[in-house]
Amino acid sequence: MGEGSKNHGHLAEVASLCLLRAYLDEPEAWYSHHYRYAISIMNEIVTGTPLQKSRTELQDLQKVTSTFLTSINSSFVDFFPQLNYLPKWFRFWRPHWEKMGAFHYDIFSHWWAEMKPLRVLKSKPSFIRNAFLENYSGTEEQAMYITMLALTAGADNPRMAMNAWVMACLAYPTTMQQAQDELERVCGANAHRLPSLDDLPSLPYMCAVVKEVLRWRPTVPLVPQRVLVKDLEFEGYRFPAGTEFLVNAISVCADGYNKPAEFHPERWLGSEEWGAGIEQDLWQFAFNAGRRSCVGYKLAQKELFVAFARLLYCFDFYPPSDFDDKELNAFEPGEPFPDNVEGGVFLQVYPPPGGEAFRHCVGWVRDTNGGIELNANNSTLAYYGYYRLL
Ligand code: HEM
Repeated sequence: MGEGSKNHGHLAEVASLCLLRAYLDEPEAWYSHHYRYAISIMNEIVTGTPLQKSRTELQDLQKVTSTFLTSINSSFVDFFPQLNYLPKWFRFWRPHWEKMGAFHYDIFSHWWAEMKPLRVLKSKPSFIRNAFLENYSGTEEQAMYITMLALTAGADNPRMAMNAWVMACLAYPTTMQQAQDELERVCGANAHRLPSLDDLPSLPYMCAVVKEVLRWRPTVPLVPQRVLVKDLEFEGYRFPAGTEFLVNAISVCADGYNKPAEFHPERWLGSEEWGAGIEQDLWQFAFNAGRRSCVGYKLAQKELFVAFARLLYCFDFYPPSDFDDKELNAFEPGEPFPDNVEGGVFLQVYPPPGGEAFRHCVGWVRDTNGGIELNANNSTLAYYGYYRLL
């Protein structure tokens, strides 16, 4: 992803300050803060500039991703591609897909308009500058699609993982209490300082929480198919060239785990009870495996670590009513747990009792990082201009 990604840990730490403030100011919109967090990190990597987008603009972009993902294999034409050779007037399904394509194009063009001037040598190093400055032989439109796909690929999965983590916080309070205890042992019991990536080696339980969230609710349930280029014999079965394989991440992330439906970070820490440690040092299958597996797997786990550790250090999470932890609306930009009970379940986020200490904590980070503005009195109006990476 270019030079911007080398600095990814720092970007995540800075973006997390805005995440904390957003949780404090607008707890009811907690899920939309997740997307802003993830995309502001990716935006900085891709463009080298801070994110300056309104909530509506972010929701539109998220809608592009969700309509794209939910459209895969949703039309009979995907299974009978010969239908595409029928006369255009006969293809009654086209207007629907043309409308969607036009919507995606409009949103991408809107973002691209601000990005494309960054393809000059004097810009800050970024994915755009590195990929399209020299020796680029594609079209302008292709550059736009490549850039926007990089941006969205790296933002939506972390957003979904963060929503799943909140679900885990509600469903497994005792487990999260253990993670909070660990955070307090390392960073102080009264919001002395925020956890950071430097603390990673001292926070094994928190790291295990990240791994377990990705295993418990894999965000890419069916990984894009692979096609055999030559015949294969495997464990007594013969597969001819051309066979397509689809990885079912839900099943791979459950097989071999004790009580796979339950959330137990201990499995990643060598616990006999929850998996005998066999998972340790094994690949995290939520990112799939092989040459085309997720390129952002390290960045993703770091940014999730920062977000989970800091949120958990500063907030407690409570569901106002009963809920079903399997009902997670992954794709819509709105509240992700709306279908649980009639009337919807809305999460209540409470800062821990030492609220003043928390404010002090955020202030402490401002001082040490220098130049990061976190105005305690910012109003909702100032919100959009304010939540950016400085
Ligand atoms: C929770 C976070 C994430 C999860 C669960 C996730 C998962 C995945 C999965 C399952 C794939 C498909 C791999 C395959 O086909 O074998 C993928 C592809 C990809 N991911 Fe991620 N991802 C995450 C975060 C990120 C981030 C932060 C970035 C960017 C820095 C990123 C960039 C990409 C790219 C570029 C591809 C396409 C790779 C290729 O086709 O060669 N992902 N991701």
